Amino acid sequence: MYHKLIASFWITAHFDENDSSYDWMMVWLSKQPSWAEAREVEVSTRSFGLNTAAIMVPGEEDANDLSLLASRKLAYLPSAQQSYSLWYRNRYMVITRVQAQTGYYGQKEETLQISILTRHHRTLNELLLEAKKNYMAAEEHSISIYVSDSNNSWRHVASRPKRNINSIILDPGVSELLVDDARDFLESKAWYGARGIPFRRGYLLYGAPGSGKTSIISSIAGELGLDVYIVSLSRAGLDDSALSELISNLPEKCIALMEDIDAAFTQSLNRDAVQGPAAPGTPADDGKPPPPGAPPAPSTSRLSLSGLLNALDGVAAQEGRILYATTNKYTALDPALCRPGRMDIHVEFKLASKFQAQKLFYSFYLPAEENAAAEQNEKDTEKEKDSDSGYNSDVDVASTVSDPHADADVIPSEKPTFFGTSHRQHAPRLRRKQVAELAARFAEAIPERELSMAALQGFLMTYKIRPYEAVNAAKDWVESEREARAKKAQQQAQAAVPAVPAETAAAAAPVTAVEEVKPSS
Ligand SMILES: Nc1ncnc2c1ncn2[C@@H]1O[C@H](COP(=O)(O)OP(=O)(O)OP(=O)(O)O)[C@@H](O)[C@H]1O
Repeated sequence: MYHKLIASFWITAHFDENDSSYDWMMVWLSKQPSWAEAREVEVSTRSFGLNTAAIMVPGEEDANDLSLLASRKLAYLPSAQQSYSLWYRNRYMVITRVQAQTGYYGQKEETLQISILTRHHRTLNELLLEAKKNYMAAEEHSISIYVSDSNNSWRHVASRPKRNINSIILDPGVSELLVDDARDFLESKAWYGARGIPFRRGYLLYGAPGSGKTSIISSIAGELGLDVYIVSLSRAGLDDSALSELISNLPEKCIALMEDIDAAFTQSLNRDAVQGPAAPGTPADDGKPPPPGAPPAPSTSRLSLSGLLNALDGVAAQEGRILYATTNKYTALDPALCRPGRMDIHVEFKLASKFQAQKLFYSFYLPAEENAAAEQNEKDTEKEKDSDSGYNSDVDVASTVSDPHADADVIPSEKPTFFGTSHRQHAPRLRRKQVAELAARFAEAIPERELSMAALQGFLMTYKIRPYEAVNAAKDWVESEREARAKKAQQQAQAAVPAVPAETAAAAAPVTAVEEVKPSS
């Protein structure tokens, strides 16, 4: 009776460590000034999904030592051993971290418990909103990535910096089409509702590897301020009901991403897949992880195509979600999966065009932000003569890099051996006109639709500070890429020829036929 009476003066909230609200509260707690004075704290480098310096020990941000700033940030957190009290908006609060043993393998699950001495929910509401707002503000320049765990719950695993959509160079109009369509969709809830059409949209991005499919999706997430939920169809133990549960657990307005949707097909996804019992040792078998030393779980999922279709548009499918599926094998997909309603817009991502090569070169040596600054500089220095050797096409970049040992008596003759471009060196400052000229020459050397944008990016990376050399070397590089591709194709053709026993071949096959499949040397 006494305890009941006392309890009636408190409001207690529990935060499960697998839930995002736990992260919000822990970050909020780590920022409370009273922690800097607490007599017993837990020192932690956990970032709670934040990439930024949002949580750090006071003074850490002022450190001049680069290694300190670059390493994981330290935070003081309430220790799991004891309860803490603090004041929040004139209300007394008690904070406890409760750890409970789960399963047989020493795993612990944690809940954070916050009890507020009040009879009304108002203070709790304010606290939750404040913690959530602070967390979101720290995430303003990032996108949150969620993946599913073996309990089919979504877990925040990372925050990635937003990528400027202009840095992804696609054929004219493609980025705009994707962003505008998704934005328009998000604003059309009433339109869908009035017509009784399920409020969800699917995009199928298909085509060449390394052409920017994944990059554009994360950029769109940043543009629209949506979180990304990665649905891994080939996850061990994923079956139809688990997928349906996952999809129905998606929040309203989010991006669900299914990468390489064809890979699920080649493993086990087909309409007739029979739901068999779980293979022993798979996490889904008994809900517990396998004991140490157990053989690795088979990687095949137990998903059927009808299970996937139901999850996408069945009653459980979440409203307001945007689905992006990517594939390199468009023709391998079942038409039922690709039909409007499931995948409303199909966009092909092709190998790089000359137009893309030119734009990539331009953005590589004069990205958008620098472009604006360059424009201003050029206006300022319009009357100046071109005396700056950095602007000359035959500039020796290596000689423009200052050598700290230039005055030393004995300079070792051996140079360090490395491959790649050192970040200590800088590209010569080029004018926009010069970059444009070089970009046009570069595009001339790049064949239409033969190489991926990722390959072009990789090539330019090796000439990070040598734009002129990049242009001069482009033709030879294209040739070497062609040769490498031809060699690979030859090897693949060789591997595809089934081994014929010698005597069978001699008896049955005409000599010319055997020769035909022989690779030409
Ligand atoms: N169109 C592009 N514009 C700028 N950079 C690009 C473009 N396409 C690819 N890249 C670069 O190439 C790399 C790989 O790109 P990304 O992963 O987006 O390709 P993808 O089409 O999803 O490839 P895959 O089909 O193999 O998953 C990234 O670093 C990205 O910056």
